[in-house]
Amino acid sequence: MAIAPSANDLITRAAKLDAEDPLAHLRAEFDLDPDVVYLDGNSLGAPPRRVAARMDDVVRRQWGGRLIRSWSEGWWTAPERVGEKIAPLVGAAPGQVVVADSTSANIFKALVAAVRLAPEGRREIVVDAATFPTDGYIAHSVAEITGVRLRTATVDRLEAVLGERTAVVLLNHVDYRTGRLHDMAAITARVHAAGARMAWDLCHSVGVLPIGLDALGVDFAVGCTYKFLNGGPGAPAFLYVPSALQDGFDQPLSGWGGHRDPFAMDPEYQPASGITRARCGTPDILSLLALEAALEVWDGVDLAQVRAKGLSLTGFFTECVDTVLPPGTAEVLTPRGTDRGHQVSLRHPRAREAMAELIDRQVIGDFRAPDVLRFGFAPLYVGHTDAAHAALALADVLAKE
Ligand SMILES: Cc1ncc(COP(=O)(O)O)c(C=O)c1O
Ligand SMILES: Nc1c(O)cccc1C(=O)C[C@H](N)C(=O)O
Repeated sequence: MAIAPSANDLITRAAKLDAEDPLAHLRAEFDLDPDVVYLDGNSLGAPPRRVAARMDDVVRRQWGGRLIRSWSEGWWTAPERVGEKIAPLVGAAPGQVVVADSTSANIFKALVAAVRLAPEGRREIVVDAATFPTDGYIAHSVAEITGVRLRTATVDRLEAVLGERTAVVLLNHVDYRTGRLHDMAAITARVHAAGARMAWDLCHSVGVLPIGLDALGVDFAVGCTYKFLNGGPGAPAFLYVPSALQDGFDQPLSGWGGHRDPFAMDPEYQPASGITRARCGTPDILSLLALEAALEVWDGVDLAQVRAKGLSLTGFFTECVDTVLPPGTAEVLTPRGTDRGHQVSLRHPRAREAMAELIDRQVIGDFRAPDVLRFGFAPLYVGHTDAAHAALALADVLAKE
């Protein structure tokens, strides 16, 4: 590919930005093919190197050597212990985050509990019209099962549906398609002013920026751990319930994992105190302990630096796209202000074919129907040079389309 002078400038600038990057050393923590530009960590994070060694220990020594004894040697309590490692990433004091089940299952628990907690008369669930589908599907089921009404609205028009009948509002902190970041503080305050509970889906924002769940008085939060937290495919999700709500948290998946004394084999369900009551069945130990190892990468990492680098990467990539793509080739859907997560989404009529071609060239992003190219920038292992190369490859691919 012939490199235009402007492209050379971008590559030089990228190298300079990478040389000044205070987080650059963290890339060595990840097992990544140096020939691949990996920009899909917003869907599946890359594996931290230490995970493979931990899995070897878990399988050979803990499972193989200790066998059933491992349940009382740290396995049974792993959901709460791993929750404590996520707590600082979401601004939660200890005892309020548990790692268990999928995001979808945790949304179900939180929404049913929210409806049960709501005062009489509050018989509506509100969900973002542009939500990631699973949130909408689960909200629909919860409405059906509990006999409440489901309402949808765009985040900018929440006022139209928010009122004295609202029990709970469920929103995605970062829109998975456009990458827009919603103002958690302002929206939570607005929902509370209407007398309703606020539930946030943090799938695309945890590990992206500092989040203050406790400080903002958020009522419930869920998130997955296989994106920016690098827990691995299908790693269990987390659920946040603040201490003040835990006694009243009447969640519907009353499995023995959430029982006060699971090994008493009590015929009657009695919920555990604290966040443990948000558990359901047997923890998924292999995935959970892979996640525990992956989270160690975050020890000592300053989330403000992560955020600054993510904004720099996404801003720089957008600038590269503006520079190397002929005007009007692709529409940038992601906000250019700081109201964005760590992805850049571009709209192009042949997005599907273009992404397939990029992946063939070892530049891995993803495609979301019908016409969106998504590029995710995980600051722990992506650099500005990756961003420049991806934009140049994209220009080349689209020139041939
Ligand atoms: C916003 C959001 N919520 C939920 C999910 C997924 O939920 P689950 O972990 O249940 O597959 C995703 C991605 O898959 C997502 O982007
Ligand atoms: N969870 C996923 C999966 O099991 C397979 C493929 C992709 C995913 C994703 O996480 C998709 C992602 N939430 C998205 O924003 O599109």
